[in-house]
Amino acid sequence: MQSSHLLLEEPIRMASILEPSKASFFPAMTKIVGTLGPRSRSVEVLSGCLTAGMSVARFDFSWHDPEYHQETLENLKAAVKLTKKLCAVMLDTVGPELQVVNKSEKAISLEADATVILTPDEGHEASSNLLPINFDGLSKAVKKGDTIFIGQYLFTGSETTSVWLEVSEVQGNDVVCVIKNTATLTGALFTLHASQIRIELPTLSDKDKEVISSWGVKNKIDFLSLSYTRHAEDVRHAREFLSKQGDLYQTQIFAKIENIEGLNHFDEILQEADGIILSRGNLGIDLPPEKVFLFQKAALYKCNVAGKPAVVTRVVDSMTDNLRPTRAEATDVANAVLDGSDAILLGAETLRGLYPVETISTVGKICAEAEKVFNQDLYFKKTVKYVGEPMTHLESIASSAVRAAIKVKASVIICFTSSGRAARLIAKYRPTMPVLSVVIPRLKTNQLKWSFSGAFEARQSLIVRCLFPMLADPRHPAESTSATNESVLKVALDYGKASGVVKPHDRVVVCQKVGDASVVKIIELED
Ligand SMILES: Nc1ncnc2c1ncn2[C@@H]1O[C@H](COP(=O)(O)OP(=O)(O)O)[C@@H](O)[C@H]1O
Ligand SMILES: C=C(OP(=O)(O)O)C(=O)O
Ligand SMILES: [K+]
Ligand SMILES: [Mg+2]
Repeated sequence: MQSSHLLLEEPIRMASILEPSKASFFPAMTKIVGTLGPRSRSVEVLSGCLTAGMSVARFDFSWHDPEYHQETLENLKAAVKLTKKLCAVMLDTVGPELQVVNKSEKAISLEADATVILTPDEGHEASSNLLPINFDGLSKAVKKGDTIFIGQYLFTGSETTSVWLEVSEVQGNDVVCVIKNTATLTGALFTLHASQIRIELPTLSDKDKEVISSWGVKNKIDFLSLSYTRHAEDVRHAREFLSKQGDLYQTQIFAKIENIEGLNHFDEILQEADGIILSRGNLGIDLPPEKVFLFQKAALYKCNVAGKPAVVTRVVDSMTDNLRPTRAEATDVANAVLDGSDAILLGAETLRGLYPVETISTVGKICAEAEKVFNQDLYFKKTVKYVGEPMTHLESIASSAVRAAIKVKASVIICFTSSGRAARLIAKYRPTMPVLSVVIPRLKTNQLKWSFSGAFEARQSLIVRCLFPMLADPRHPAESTSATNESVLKVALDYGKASGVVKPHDRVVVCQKVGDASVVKIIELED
């Protein structure tokens, strides 16, 4: 793969752009998170999504009830069995999200320049003149001239399915707005974003807590996507809550940065969170358009050097209704990869779009092309310099493994890991080849029962760029002796061969512990 590496910093022979890319065993090293909903919940479509490259399924509790999501999840499990592709589960909270409830589900037409009233009285029917909302504090939070967006997943105000409003007056608990674009809202529920306004509601709502402790615990969620994270304290609070929910002390928290407040506290939030979601849907309308790219580049840089996975959202909105993305969207996906993102999150495209499978496949192909021109050399040097000296032993081993793999043109790096830490550190250095992270289960006890660790760690690497997990047989003891190491390595190599990533005479770099010493070894395969 790296043999045909082009460098964007040097002139590229134009005709080479047209050369088709070699097929590889996986769609891309950048991961794809798909939001599941009406258009992506049958075993058939879900199998298509997995085969096309989705490795994390997001269940957004802003929409539908736990029973609905459970049905989808059961179908996902069936699809995982059928396709033999792993998939992690992400629960996305509602948080302090404002919603317009349209009980009758009648389409609501809104005309540009007309007025519409937002009222906290949910007893009212939604209409062209009146939109009931789930929050009684909006009139106290906004003032004349403020901007409000309403839509169903998409709300740029440029589609005819979402609307952009300007506050003209506050009347008691009601907010009177001028409609800026003609739109038709359809569906039972729309979300509302008031630009640059603090909404005095907790980040983890009571409903979220209830859903986490029932649906979340039952399904051992791998990731909590914490909507509207505004402070590091929000993450600490969610962590504290998870720690008391059965197995969920192992759940990773991905903080969604969706507004100015989250942006202002980004550094502290990054320290507390396991990963970051750059929620460009909401943040994109909180920020002036000319600043959006700067946030993206700055945030991805910070996540990369911290070695924490970063997820970029809202990339191919137009694919919700079309088979091809716009040029701007296609370029945007590639740029997210070049900027360093680990994963791309699809929202409306997979949830209610007409082409969920094609969208995943198109985005995967764009990511794979961008990975080929990612300047790994420059990135590596930058990262080493940022870390400084002395490096921790483990980081030094991890970065050396990546460097060795590139120098000997290895086809794959195999990393033994229990906590997942070593594999994440290797991914931090963005190798140009896939990393098979062989997760060795550890026997653990909570004084009530004995169980094996490893399943969470393996699935959690499904959101990290370059990592492809494999859970070793629990009969392999976690204490590494050379005999067990050799047998696990053989299993990993067999797996690599079976999936086509390792071929005869390839070189493979292995990162493991032998006795007390962490070692990087280069092996040359025979046949
Ligand atoms: N069961 C194992 N057998 C061999 N080497 C291992 C094993 N588990 C981890 N390693 C190696 O030990 C080092 C520390 O890895 P890490 O994932 O941080 O492990 P831990 O879970 O023990 O913290 C890495 O070099 C890793 O490849
Ligand atoms: C992904 C986002 O949020 P949600 O889909 O939960 O509204 C976003 O704002 O980009
Ligand atoms: K949500
Ligand atoms: Mg959002």
